[in-house]
Amino acid sequence: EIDLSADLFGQTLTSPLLNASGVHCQTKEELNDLANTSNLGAMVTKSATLQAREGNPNPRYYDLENGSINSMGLPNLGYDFYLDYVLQEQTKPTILSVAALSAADAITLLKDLQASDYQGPTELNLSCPNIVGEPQLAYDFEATDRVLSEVFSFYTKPLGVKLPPYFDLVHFDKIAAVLNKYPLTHVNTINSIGNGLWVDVDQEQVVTKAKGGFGGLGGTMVLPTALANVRALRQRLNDSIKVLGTGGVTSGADIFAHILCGADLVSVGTQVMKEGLGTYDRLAEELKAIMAEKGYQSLADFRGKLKEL
Ligand SMILES: O=C1NC(=O)NC(C(=O)O)N1
Repeated sequence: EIDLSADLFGQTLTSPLLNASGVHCQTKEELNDLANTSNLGAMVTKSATLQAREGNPNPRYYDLENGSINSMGLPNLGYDFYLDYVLQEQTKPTILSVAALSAADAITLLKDLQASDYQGPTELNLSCPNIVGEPQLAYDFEATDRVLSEVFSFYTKPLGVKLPPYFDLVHFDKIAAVLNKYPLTHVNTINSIGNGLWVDVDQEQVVTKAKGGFGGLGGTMVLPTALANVRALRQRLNDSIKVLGTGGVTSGADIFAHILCGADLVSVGTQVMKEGLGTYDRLAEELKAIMAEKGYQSLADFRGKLKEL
């Protein structure tokens, strides 16, 4: 029998699949839907900021033939709501995603979290590309080092980071050198490819409102970048740091590829926006069929075993 089980920081999941933060995870209804979704092994909340946020003006999400572009702007119900959810409501293993518009806010939020009763996994989003006037922090290696140094001077609970995609092998070396200094549970790679632009030729205009139409790219078009980031970070990070692969998954073969590149777990976003939560059942079946065809019993049989020529 094919075994899709995977480990989430000590919890055994029946499936290695998660939702990509931001997709179907902002409201209590959406989070409850995820909790009731078969073949979704674990779930991630929408990145929470200290104060609730409206986010950017609509239109802010646009479906493309080969993926998606979004400029949501971190709309969320606020950190207190999601902390209450993970403490009181969660019924499925859940990663609390948090974000901040400044290093100071990140410290404030994580100090509160450290003092709270929450003992579960948290993911610090260092890579939102859609806050007007704000950079993706993790593109600044020194700033990332400073923030993590301060965070880990007091934070003792499970903590990982959500990274933007890198496109230069030296950048993989640099971010890995920073991350390997800290007792991180995981990295989640990739966030959307920031500041893409789509043009509606008929209307001769952009398709999202904020930032003149510049937005984060997701979906099948980002799969090669996602696979490269999973592989490069797996090759460079300490074994103690897990890799959650995100980006470009539309099929079981894509999940197989992420795991072959070293992913411990795999999250799916844009395809769920297109196909709904039933995507997870289809992807699990497709992955099992590929494993059966190849004679693999478990994910460990092929995880990280991508061959070079
Ligand atoms: O980290 C994020 N990545 C995205 O692609 N979009 C959201 C957002 O804009 O809220 N945040």
